[in-house]
Amino acid sequence: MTNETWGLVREELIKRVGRTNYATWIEPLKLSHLRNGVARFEVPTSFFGDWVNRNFADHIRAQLNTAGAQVERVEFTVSSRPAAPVAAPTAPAAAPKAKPARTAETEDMPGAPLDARFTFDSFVVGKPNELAHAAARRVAEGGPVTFNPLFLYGGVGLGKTHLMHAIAHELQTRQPHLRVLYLSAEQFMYRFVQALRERQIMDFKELFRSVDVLMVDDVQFIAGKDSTQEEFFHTFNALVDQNKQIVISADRAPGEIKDLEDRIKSRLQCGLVVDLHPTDYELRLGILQQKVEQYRNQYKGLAISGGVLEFLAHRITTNVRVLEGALTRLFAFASLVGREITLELAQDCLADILRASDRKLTIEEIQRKVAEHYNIRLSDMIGPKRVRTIARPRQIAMYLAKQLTPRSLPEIGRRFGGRDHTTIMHGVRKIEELMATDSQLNDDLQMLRRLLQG
Ligand SMILES: Nc1ncnc2c1ncn2[C@@H]1O[C@H](COP(=O)(O)OP(=O)(O)OP(=O)(O)O)[C@@H](O)[C@H]1O
Repeated sequence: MTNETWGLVREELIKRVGRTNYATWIEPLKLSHLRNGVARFEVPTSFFGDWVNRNFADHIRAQLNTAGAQVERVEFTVSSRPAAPVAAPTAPAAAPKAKPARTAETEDMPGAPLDARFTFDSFVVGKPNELAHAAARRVAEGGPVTFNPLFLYGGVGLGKTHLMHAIAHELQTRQPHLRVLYLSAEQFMYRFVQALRERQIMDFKELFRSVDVLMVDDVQFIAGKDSTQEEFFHTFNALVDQNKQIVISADRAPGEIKDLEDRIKSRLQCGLVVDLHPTDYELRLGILQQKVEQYRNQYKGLAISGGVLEFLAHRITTNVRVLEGALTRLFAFASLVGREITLELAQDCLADILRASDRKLTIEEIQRKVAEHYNIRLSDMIGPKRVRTIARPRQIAMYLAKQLTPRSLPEIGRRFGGRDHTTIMHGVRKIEELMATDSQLNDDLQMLRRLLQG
């Protein structure tokens, strides 16, 4: 095959698998044989070959055929040449060519590249996520490691994955020599089990310990999975010891992840732990405005009446994914029927989403969640006991009832065992006062809010 043909195949492959996958998994391949319908490539390790075989062999074969090479089978054999060492962080551009992979980056779903839309540019920053965004930016600069790991957590659809992908994209642009490995904890486990089964554990360890930046999404997944935790712990330590950056995400704070070993929890807390708070109205509006800008190109000529975005930002408070989904549906529907997007159209077309978001939080739900959280009886919420271990959670429930429901103080009082509205007011004030100094209380409140608001 001529260099020109391989050049075309390469370009097509970049389009199919994404630039980062290409650089990680395909660029290091050495074509050693192309005869009798077999294309054989040399790979640095058998684990590497196995990964490429599972994820990219079909693409490679298809593209070789398109280029006229008539390939029926693609094979991978381990190169007899010794594997090139990983460049030290202080000598970044020393020998990028010699490394088996310049940028190692995988994706959540096998075969799908990192989401190209998840960049810093497309991430709307507001009060609820400004800290997480700033921390992610800092890591993405790729400077000396200042906190390790960066632990991002928050409820469903609040942008954790988006920020992690943004870090990977940015690092790749700024420092293409770095090996950035992004994967979900589930994928980590899957690869680990596979390596055990196929007796390739050394390759597995080598791959994970030779990256410059490791990003593991949804780490709560490994809770309760003992040997995966063990391996994760060792990988984590090995990378930290080498001063390699680690970024982790989870749906809750390290300390809140049940069935996660204490030594892992404490390791995860060692760096910077930041959370993505539930969105506020301004952030939701900002995200909608940004999406509309994108849609303007896609749906040329489609008009949107004033007030529609404000209406959506006000009514759909669950998570950003739902918000985006609503807007996508609205645009698709409006373009289909050829109508302007008005408030009326939005109400019609999104009736189900609006109804679901409309679910009113009850005082009883708040009492139940708070009681569960502090391990007290629900009956004690409304009962007369005044010991601190019961009175404090009760005041927290009062505070949340005032904050999260439209109920008046006398109404809340009635649901707390017929207490007077001044008692409720006192409880709410007490919590507000404590919030100024008690960080544990603030954490608890944040978590309860998240649990209650979904
Ligand atoms: N601040 C933001 N600006 C722009 N888009 C956002 C923002 N936050 C979230 N999104 C979008 O919302 C969707 C969900 O975000 P993402 O997948 O990152 O959430 P997540 O926190 O990882 O959720 P999960 O817990 O379900 O994995 C994505 O399409 C993402 O682009």
